[in-house]
Amino acid sequence: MSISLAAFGQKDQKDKVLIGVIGGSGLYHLNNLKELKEVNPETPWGRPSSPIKICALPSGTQIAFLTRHGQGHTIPPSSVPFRANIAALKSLGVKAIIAFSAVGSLREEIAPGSFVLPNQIIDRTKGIRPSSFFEGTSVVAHASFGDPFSNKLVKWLEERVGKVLAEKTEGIQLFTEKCILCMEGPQFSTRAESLMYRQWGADIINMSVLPEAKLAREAEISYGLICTSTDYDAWRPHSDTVTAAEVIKTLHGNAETSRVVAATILDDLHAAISTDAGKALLLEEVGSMQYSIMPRSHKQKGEDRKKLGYVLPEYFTEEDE
Ligand SMILES: CSC[C@H]1O[C@H](OP(=O)(O)O)[C@H](O)[C@@H]1O
Ligand SMILES: Nc1ncnc2[nH]cnc12
Repeated sequence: MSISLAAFGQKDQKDKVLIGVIGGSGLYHLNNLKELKEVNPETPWGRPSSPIKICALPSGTQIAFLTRHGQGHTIPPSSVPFRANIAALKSLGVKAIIAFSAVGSLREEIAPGSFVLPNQIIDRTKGIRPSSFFEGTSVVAHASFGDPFSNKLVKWLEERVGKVLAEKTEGIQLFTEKCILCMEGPQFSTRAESLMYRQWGADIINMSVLPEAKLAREAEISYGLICTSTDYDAWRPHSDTVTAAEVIKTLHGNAETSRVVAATILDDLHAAISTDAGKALLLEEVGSMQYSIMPRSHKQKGEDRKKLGYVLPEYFTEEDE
């Protein structure tokens, strides 16, 4: 006898899009999942990098997939519409984002092809990327960012991603608790910079984790980054420095593995965050902006509060008007 999920009141939960996946360089689709439809929300910060694909996991659970640099990789890191991307995902109901990124390695042991789950970030962007939903409004907020990734989600991922790599690949290694440095680009680093970043304690380098992680935090969305290493940047004294061609060589294989990882772990993640215990554990950002927003004053403009209501409806409601 087949029992419908609706009979258990679960249909709604299954049809909700709770997980967003952001694909980085090389990861432009999840074609191992069934694509159901595309949506392209117009947010107060414009439209996302590309239409968002709503895909079904093997169980039928829906997730949202967004490619960071656009289909055809037409958007450089400094011009990614990060605010529109995070706002669009939030508008779909997304509570947790698993983002993928192609990174350079600043450590010998993190060989190209390795996976890395960072837990810290050093910011070397140049202040030219809008990095807060509150920027340009009359409302001020200071989100906590000491732990820039969602620690419990990252711990949860460590176990699952490690298992997938061990069971489904020929020995691809996973490195955890690493520090990622985000540079502005689009040019790669000089040898001197690459050596300096190693001294600072950075283990890997990319151009796109910021402000993505900051905006996810402001939107109270749990955020974890799965990195795939493509090159050794510019710090090795007897090696050539990184080129785009070198990065592109490893992108394809890394993207294939990333698709397997996504298809294997996301059903479990959806199931986990659909329970009260899982919510408490994995959605630790919910409610975190409550004490980050400066108290309401008559100087805050109604139109700004309405705009912020798109991404934080919990704090900026219609009744505000
Ligand atoms: C193509 S090399 C530099 C480019 O690759 C990384 O992109 P993503 O993080 O979106 O995978 C890096 O951050 C740069 O944007
Ligand atoms: N060496 C590098 N520097 C910055 N971003 C990267 N993405 C991939 N490799 C990179």
